[in-house]
Amino acid sequence: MHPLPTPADLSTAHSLPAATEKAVAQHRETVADVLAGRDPRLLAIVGPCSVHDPEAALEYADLLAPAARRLADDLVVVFRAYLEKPRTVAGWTGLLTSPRLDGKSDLATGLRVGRSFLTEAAATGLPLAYEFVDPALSAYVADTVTWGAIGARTVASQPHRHLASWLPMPIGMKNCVSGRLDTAVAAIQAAAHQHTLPAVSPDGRLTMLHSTGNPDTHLVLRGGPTPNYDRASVAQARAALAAAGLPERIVVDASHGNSGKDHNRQPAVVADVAAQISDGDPALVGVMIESYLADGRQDIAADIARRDLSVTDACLGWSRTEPLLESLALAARRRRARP
Ligand SMILES: O=C[C@H](O)[C@H](O)COP(=O)(O)O
Ligand SMILES: C=C(OP(=O)(O)O)C(=O)O
Repeated sequence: MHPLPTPADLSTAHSLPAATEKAVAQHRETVADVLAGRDPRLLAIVGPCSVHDPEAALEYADLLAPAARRLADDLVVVFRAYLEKPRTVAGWTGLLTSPRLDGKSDLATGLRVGRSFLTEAAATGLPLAYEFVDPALSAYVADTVTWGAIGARTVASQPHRHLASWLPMPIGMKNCVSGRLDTAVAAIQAAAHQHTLPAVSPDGRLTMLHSTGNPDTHLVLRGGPTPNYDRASVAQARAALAAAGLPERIVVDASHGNSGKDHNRQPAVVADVAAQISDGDPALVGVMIESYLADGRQDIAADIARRDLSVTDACLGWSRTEPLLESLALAARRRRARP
């Protein structure tokens, strides 16, 4: 047994400045406004599949932030700052748990390095996206996060649904790896309810929480064995949400099952979704792109990895990402201009 620092220890050592805390609260409201249709812009959740080199990921954020400001009339750009990775079977589980990429777990270091990264990333002014993989670790990171995801491998899990009912930010529920939508639809319903759940308190004690239910959950279409970003799939997803009495709001993930994990296919997915948005589909509230400094991916070899290349799923390089953001901004503008 190795005792870990408490969430309070780490949020004291790596605190969010008051101005950043305020900005996170504002970003959460903005995203909720986009989801509710009160803000006509489009969410663009963009960034690496995983952060393995914090300095390099901050360099990426330094490219993304000016583009986000330039396109802010049409897009709400959110930076994927993912520090935990769910694995289909086994593999590197992310910076938070295994910060040295050496196959060994070192949560004490990972929590410190990860928290430090998140506070710096939040200070760039970009809203942060984060997948909550281990509910026990959420207390260390949640205050920095604007948009959360419950992933395709955990969306059926009751602890994750209950966590989502308590987290104070909009949460995207991904369809299952199998492509099924009903589990994500049930997750959205479950997270809207009040629950009692065990959680780690700031002082590190296991505590019972009473959640009020999260009104800002929504569906993320990430494909399965076949893609589900096309018009027919989006219509089917809208119908499933409507049949469950849920608001029709959908984020499309251009990566994962929608690109067959081939980053070169992400531009075609984005082009298709941009056309649907230009044609006025109001349910399409956002798009996710896996993007990093360089194009492609690498295996971690002998604990060494290129800093600018993804060590998990292949990403689109920055130079191929910026034009996609432009095209999404244009689509949002066209939708807004429709009578
Ligand atoms: O997003 C990244 C991966 O798709 C996810 O972590 C699963 O990866 P795996 O199937 O290689 O384990
Ligand atoms: C693991 C991810 O996605 P999914 O849950 O859709 O596989 C991810 O977005 O990093």
